[in-house]
Amino acid sequence: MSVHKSEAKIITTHQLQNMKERGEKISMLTAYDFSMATILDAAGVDVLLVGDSASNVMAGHETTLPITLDQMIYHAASVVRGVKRAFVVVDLPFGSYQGNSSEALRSAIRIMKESGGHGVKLEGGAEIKESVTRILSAGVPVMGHLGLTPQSIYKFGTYSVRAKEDVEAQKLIDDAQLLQELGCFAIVLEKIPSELARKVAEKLHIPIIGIGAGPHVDGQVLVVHDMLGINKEFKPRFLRRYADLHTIMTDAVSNYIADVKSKDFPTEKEAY
Ligand SMILES: Nc1nc(=O)c2c([nH]1)NC[C@@H]1CN(c3ccc(C(=O)N[C@@H](CCC(=O)O)C(=O)O)cc3)CN21
Ligand SMILES: CC(C)C(=O)C(=O)O
Ligand SMILES: [Mg+2]
Repeated sequence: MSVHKSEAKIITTHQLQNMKERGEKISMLTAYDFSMATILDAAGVDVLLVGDSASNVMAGHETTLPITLDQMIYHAASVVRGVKRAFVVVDLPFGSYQGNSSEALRSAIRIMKESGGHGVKLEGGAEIKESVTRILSAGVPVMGHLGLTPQSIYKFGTYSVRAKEDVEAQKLIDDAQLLQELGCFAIVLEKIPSELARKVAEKLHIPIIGIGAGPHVDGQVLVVHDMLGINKEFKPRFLRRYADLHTIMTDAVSNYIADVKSKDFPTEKEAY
């Protein structure tokens, strides 16, 4: 018997840990809305990320910097309503956690309370140690994010491969180790050399999820609009397109327009 309206069947961080130990790869995709979340959850994706890439994909901004905590909560609450099984991780947006652990804790708690998400993701290592610690102390699962961290794009100036040099690679390894010691349940590694990602995944016991980090990690994440081919412009080497929805949607909409213009739609059967 449960006091909740449905049995709790959401994947746990403990199960994700077990998947790494068994060698079963973790599948993760972004989602920003209810309809998409419903489809991805029913298809069996293990983790849904309400990414701050919503800033680009949903709102049309150039970077992830403009999206607000309120907007992230709106997207996350919509995703949570579509989920029966997937673990929902929500990105803390730029400006909601950096350099102020009290604000970080407040932001994470707002996300948990107001969206019903299951955990949060923060970009960075040693610089955000206090924030990660305080959020974890509140019992909120934290996913780390190292390598290409888009919220600090203006510090680097490009979206090129990260940690190609030894010094940067060693800092990434140290940061990953630190995030594990603090108690993070998983880490995303974005756009780094395959061999470095392998080293981190072998060294750490928590799951390592890659995007442009090669095959030797414990799971993969992609932006769903990219892998479905809704976006046409974004085509980095790490992206595999599993559908060409841009063409499918354009054809469907063109057919609809033609049918409206030609008065083929609606027919009497489609009327009352
Ligand atoms: N649609 C979308 N997909 C993403 O994967 C994504 C976002 N948006 N927004 C937030 C971040 C930004 N990300 C990025 C952005 C650019 C590259 C990239 O490889 N860009 C260029 C290369 C640029 C360079 O080498 O300087 C490319 O080849 O497309 C990768 C990940 C990942 N995230
Ligand atoms: C690319 C993934 C890891 C992300 O952080 C996002 O979609 O915002
Ligand atoms: Mg993000």
